[in-house]
Amino acid sequence: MTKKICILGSTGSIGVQTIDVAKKLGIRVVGLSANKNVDLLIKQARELNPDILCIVDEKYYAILKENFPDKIVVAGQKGLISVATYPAADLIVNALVGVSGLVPTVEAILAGKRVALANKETLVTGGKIIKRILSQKQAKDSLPLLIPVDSEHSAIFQCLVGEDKKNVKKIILTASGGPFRGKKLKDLQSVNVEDVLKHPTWNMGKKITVDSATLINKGFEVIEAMFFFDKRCDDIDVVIHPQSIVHSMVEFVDGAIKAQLSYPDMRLPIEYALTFPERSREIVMPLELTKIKNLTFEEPDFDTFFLLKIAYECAKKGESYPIVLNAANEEAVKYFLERKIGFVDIMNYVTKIIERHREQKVESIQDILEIDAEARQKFKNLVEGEKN
Ligand SMILES: NC(=O)C1=CN([C@@H]2O[C@H](COP(=O)(O)OP(=O)(O)OC[C@H]3O[C@@H](n4cnc5c(N)ncnc54)[C@H](OP(=O)(O)O)[C@@H]3O)[C@@H](O)[C@H]2O)C=CC1
Ligand SMILES: CC(=O)[C@@H](O)[C@H](O)COP(=O)(O)O
Ligand SMILES: [Mn+2]
Repeated sequence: MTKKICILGSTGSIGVQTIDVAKKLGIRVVGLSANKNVDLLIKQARELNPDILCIVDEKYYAILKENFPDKIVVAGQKGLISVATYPAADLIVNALVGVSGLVPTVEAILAGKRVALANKETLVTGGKIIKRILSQKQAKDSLPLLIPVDSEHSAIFQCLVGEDKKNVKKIILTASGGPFRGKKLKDLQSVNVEDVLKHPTWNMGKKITVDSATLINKGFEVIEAMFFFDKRCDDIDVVIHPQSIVHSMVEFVDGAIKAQLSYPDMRLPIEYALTFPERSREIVMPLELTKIKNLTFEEPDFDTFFLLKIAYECAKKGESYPIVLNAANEEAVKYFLERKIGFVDIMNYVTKIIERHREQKVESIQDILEIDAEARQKFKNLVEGEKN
């Protein structure tokens, strides 16, 4: 079992829950990182006594070092990589948000670390390259180097234990449907930030909560599943399951379907990733089946939540398309949370950027970062241009 971990993004929703799980399991946290939230990072470090601390925003370096003069204190992108590759760690939990998670995942794998991956944007943008790197890198214990934390992918990963990959016919990803399930585009014109951040079943960071509301989160998860489980997007279905109890399913060639069920609580997939291939005896929250009256499933509304359709198209086209989709969406969500554009604008602007995009081949991480930067600039030009 994992004994020592570093947590990238320890001050976020997944980061904080990972600390909870690590404490419960008696796992030592040797490294922590935050972007700007130096107060919470200091509090976490006082409690956990890690060896290495990183604050990405360099203006907080001095205050962090002042509080921990005897620790390794680092800052910036280079500092983040030092935590991702910290020699004493057995496993790196990547709980960063956005494409900022890509390079740390790559560097951790190259350094021979196992990565518990919550940061889905790593595979959305870098799936092809990560797959190539993984094929050249083998763990000493021959277990996978990349373990999913995203609840759906953890569910699928658990369903696949002991199964032969060639017997998998289809992956069925469940989606809550978000706060606007059942609504039509005309109902969404006037929704505000507060409405969007009211997720019906999960309590998560702001960016992924907005993504759940547009359903692009599920589109990203289709791409994430393609790389985690070596499937084409045509073999990955999405089904709306408003209760968020069935976290995803695998259909086999004989027609059998396996599923993983639990309450919507990320501490279970985090715990599984930290203990894999074992299971902890610490129960996160036992599921009381007789109290759950209904488990329902319905088709997604691709017309209203059309970014899900666009995401499937980008998944199929591959190469630069998923990178541009992610970059445009990250910018759109930022603008939305700053109240500069509306909710439906997120969907319309991202669609426009994708419609105008022409494929670029992706051969390296550098290519990804350049395509990402270019797409963000195009997004800004589009929005600012329309405003003026
Ligand atoms: N939350 C959830 O339940 C789930 C999340 N995920 C995925 O997990 C990842 C993390 O999500 P979540 O925990 O909700 O996100 P949060 O926004 O809550 O946390 C993000 C963390 O990353 C840090 N961070 C933000 N931007 C940067 C940057 N540019 N460079 C370095 N560090 C940065 C933040 O630091 P600071 O606090 O200082 O800003 C924070 O520690 C996402 O990819 C999400 O899609 C997947 C399934 C469920
Ligand atoms: C908890 C988790 O894994 C999220 O990705 C979740 O799936 C979001 O909910 P939606 O199903 O609404 O996208
Ligand atoms: Mn998920």
